[in-house]
Amino acid sequence: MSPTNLSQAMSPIISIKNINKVYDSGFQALKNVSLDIHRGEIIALLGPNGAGKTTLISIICGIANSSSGNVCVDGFDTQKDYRKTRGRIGLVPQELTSDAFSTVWNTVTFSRGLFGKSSNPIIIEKILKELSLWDKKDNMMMTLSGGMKRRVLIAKALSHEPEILFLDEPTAGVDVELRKDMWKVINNLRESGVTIILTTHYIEEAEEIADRIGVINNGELILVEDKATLIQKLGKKCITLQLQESLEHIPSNLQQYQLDLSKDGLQLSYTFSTRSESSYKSEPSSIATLIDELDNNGINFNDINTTQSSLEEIFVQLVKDSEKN
Ligand SMILES: Nc1ncnc2c1ncn2[C@@H]1O[C@H](COP(=O)(O)OP(=O)(O)OP(=O)(O)O)[C@@H](O)[C@H]1O
Repeated sequence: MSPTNLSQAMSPIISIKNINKVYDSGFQALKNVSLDIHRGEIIALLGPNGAGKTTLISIICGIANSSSGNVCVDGFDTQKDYRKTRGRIGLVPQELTSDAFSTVWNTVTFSRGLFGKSSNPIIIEKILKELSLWDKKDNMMMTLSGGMKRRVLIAKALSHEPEILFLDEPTAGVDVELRKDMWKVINNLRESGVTIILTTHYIEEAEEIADRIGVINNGELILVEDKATLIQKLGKKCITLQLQESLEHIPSNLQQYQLDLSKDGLQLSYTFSTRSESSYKSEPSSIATLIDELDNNGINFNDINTTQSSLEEIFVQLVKDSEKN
């Protein structure tokens, strides 16, 4: 790779700097948002209704203007070089707008033409095959199931061969099986080198497919973090011991531990943080010490089970904390 290509590969594909958006009503929907999106990653934007996710996506796509700040896509400014930046982006909207009487093939081919790209049946065939739509290519849109229509929306967004794909709530209202199917489609796209930005209300979706998570609340990007680091940094672990005999109360010499006893006295839970600055005891050695101390107190257990807080619990806490500040 030449030094120029190398620096291009290393530079963010989208660079968002100090974006503010004040609507004509005077409402500030985005507050000083800055974010770099790396080539080839899947980043999920999470946030409650009205947080500002769609506003941010619209600004990145150049569909809406920001009040201040700027966005560069592949080095080009989205406002000054709109055609260049928009051509690099595919946008999959939330709503299932369908060209009812058009065939799948014609719908996708037409979308490519909208970007001024010459017709290319080989590309359209490749996209339809990748999205398992090939056998439906001659079907009219109105005859497709909701899930298939969603795939066509993705095919349309990919028809002009964009490097970046925005998916706004890609699996809203679809059943579990189809959701998992869509995750596979999204992962395959990433493997083919497409950078993916998705918004979702399903935390489980972000947990399953994203490399990084951004959390937006009240127009502010309150956190951007590698998914694994986020769970590691903010998560708590809980060890539950199934006791051999019911315990009436937690012995006073074990007060230093964050222990909870179940009502029937048969389950003892120990919650600790995976981050070091927490008020909970965090050293792994404390678990060994706790087990020794339980033994000294004549408390025996016959099973042990460990759980880690989910991204959902972390997300709810983050939004709550940001409301307080
Ligand atoms: N044209 C507009 N004029 C005034 N306010 C607007 C306009 N469009 C959006 N808003 C407000 O800006 C805020 C952010 O809206 P946005 O659609 O970006 O949120 P969102 O995070 O995408 O929400 P959802 O998850 O419900 O799709 C909301 O409070 C919304 O009411």
